[in-house]
Amino acid sequence: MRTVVLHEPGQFEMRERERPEPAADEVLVAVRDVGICGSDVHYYEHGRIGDYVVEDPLILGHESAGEVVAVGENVETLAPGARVTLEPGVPCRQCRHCKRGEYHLCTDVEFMATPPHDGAFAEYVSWPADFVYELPEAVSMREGALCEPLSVGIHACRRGDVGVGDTVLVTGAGPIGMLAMEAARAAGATDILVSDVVGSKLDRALDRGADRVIHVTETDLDAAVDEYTDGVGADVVVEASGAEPSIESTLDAVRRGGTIVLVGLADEAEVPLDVLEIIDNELDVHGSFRYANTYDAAVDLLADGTVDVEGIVDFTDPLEEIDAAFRRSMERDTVKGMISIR
Ligand SMILES: NC(=O)c1ccc[n+]([C@@H]2O[C@H](COP(=O)([O-])OP(=O)(O)OC[C@H]3O[C@@H](n4cnc5c(N)ncnc54)[C@H](O)[C@@H]3O)[C@@H](O)[C@H]2O)c1
Ligand SMILES: C[C@@H](O)[C@H](N)C(=O)O
Repeated sequence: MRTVVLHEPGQFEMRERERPEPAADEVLVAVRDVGICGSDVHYYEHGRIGDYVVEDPLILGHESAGEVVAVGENVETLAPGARVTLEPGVPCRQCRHCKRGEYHLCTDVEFMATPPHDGAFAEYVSWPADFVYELPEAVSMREGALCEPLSVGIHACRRGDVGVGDTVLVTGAGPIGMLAMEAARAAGATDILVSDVVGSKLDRALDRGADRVIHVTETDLDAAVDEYTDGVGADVVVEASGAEPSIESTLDAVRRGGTIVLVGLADEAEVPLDVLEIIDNELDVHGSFRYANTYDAAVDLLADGTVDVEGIVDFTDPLEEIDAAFRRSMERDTVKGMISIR
């Protein structure tokens, strides 16, 4: 089968590999659409993310959808021909976290495209059937692939307990911020504010239904949120930029008694946050790490048209043009690039 491996930072190579055979509990999927995530681009540029280092040639890509072409002998839930999306993190299913249902916190999770585990920029992937979800007719393969970043947005909104009538500020209008916005609206938020430093992304957020956008290099975030909320602040802030000034600003933008959800990964592990402000204002500050139990919800939200994911896609390139696609993904204005494997 055709694959693309990252063998050195900035260098992809098309490689033929043996087509996998599905194990008893797996399905073999002919991959069709794969989103390019910021973490893929980071591995491409730097060959590592923190302690995860690309030591052997690695297949990137973890936002994927395709068609089942064969099933292992124990699989009864899926059959060849099913159009599916693949949840990329497979946990141990045995540990305390897995048993509590918070399987995203399993320390033995094998996550696609995280060294040493290969991802989905390949013609075929064999994957455990219980982490493969069938797509109804109404959901395209491209949308199916984007269940992954949508899941990050859904999980963040669940962590923030976003509810009916809430005012939510999303900081960062990249794919995660855009899809957190979709998830917040689906959860009942009536007012959604979005901040960024790139005007074109804010225009896109506005087109996609943001009630107010804030260009933080031109406008003071705190003042803009105060003006919109009559000095109260946002009920929930979903921090989806990873930019240190933005993380710091969440404390001023949230209302007293409100909730901050930290999704964006800062370059530095330590970001100064005023703990007295957190205590005095009784703020809930939650981390949000990947997701669990979101794929069924993501597929349903797409099937009934409650959320739109296709609108964040800027371009789709064939597997053979992955180099150019990654370079385009690094441009400031790009929100989401995708790879098609046909
Ligand atoms: N916690 C998780 O499970 C998880 C999962 C996926 C991604 N992430 C992280 O979430 C963040 C967002 O992911 P993404 O793929 O959308 O990244 P992205 O880089 O495409 O988007 C980040 C956006 O933040 C904007 N930004 C930069 N500085 C800002 C500021 N001061 N205020 C507001 N916006 C600012 C950028 O212009 C960009 O549009 C990244 O840090 C990523 O690593 C976390
Ligand atoms: C969750 C996923 O999208 C993220 N890039 C990660 O590797 O954790």
